[in-house]
Amino acid sequence: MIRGEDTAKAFVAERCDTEAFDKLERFVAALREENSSQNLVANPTLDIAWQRHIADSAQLLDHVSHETKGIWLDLGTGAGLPGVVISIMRPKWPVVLVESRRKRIEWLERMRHELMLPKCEVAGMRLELLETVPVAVISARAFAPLPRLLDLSARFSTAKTTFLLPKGRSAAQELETLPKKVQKMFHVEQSQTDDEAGILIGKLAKGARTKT
Ligand SMILES: C[S@@+](CC[C@H](N)C(=O)[O-])C[C@H]1O[C@@H](n2cnc3c(N)ncnc32)[C@H](O)[C@@H]1O
Repeated sequence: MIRGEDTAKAFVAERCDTEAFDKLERFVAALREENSSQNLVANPTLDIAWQRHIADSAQLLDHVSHETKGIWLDLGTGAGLPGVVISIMRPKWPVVLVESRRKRIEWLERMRHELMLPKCEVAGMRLELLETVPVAVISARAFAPLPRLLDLSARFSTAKTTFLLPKGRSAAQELETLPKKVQKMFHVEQSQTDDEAGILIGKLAKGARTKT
């Protein structure tokens, strides 16, 4: 379990090169500054930003093969979590950040530009309006309750798409709200940053009904 900022930084450093690590430091500094003009993350979490946000996002990479090809779609990226962190750590992967709020879109565009993330794209619109394309990974942190999340995102998934859904302390409970058949397509992985939190991981079979 990751406890404290030094451990969180070491965890992240093991998973990326020094150039990416430097960019993550710049991202954290910019996030601290931007948070005084828009509420991107809860203020108290800025003191533990590496554990609460950066390592929390970076841990998703442990559940995806290095050889992954195709788009990583991050729903409701907001502050840049996990999408910007993933794009910094895997700059060759195409990462699409979906965000609908104007100020957050501007923030994400600024980070994409300042941190030089050529394969990162900001889809500044509601997810409902995004053109359907098959993707390799779908992530969503604090985006929507699970049934709605799957309902909105199923059209981007194929039988090979991996869903990575950090769900905090409600992971197991949320899973139970899905039809039994769909529940079996996911499992709860222990979060490495919070011993009471879980990450829902799975693949949605073609034609699966996500509503009970
Ligand atoms: C609670 S925030 C979480 C942000 C970030 N993922 C994090 O963990 O800090 C949810 C974000 O999803 C965005 N959002 C909500 N519904 C959306 C939709 N239908 N399409 C695109 N973005 C949406 C909101 O604007 C907000 O920035």
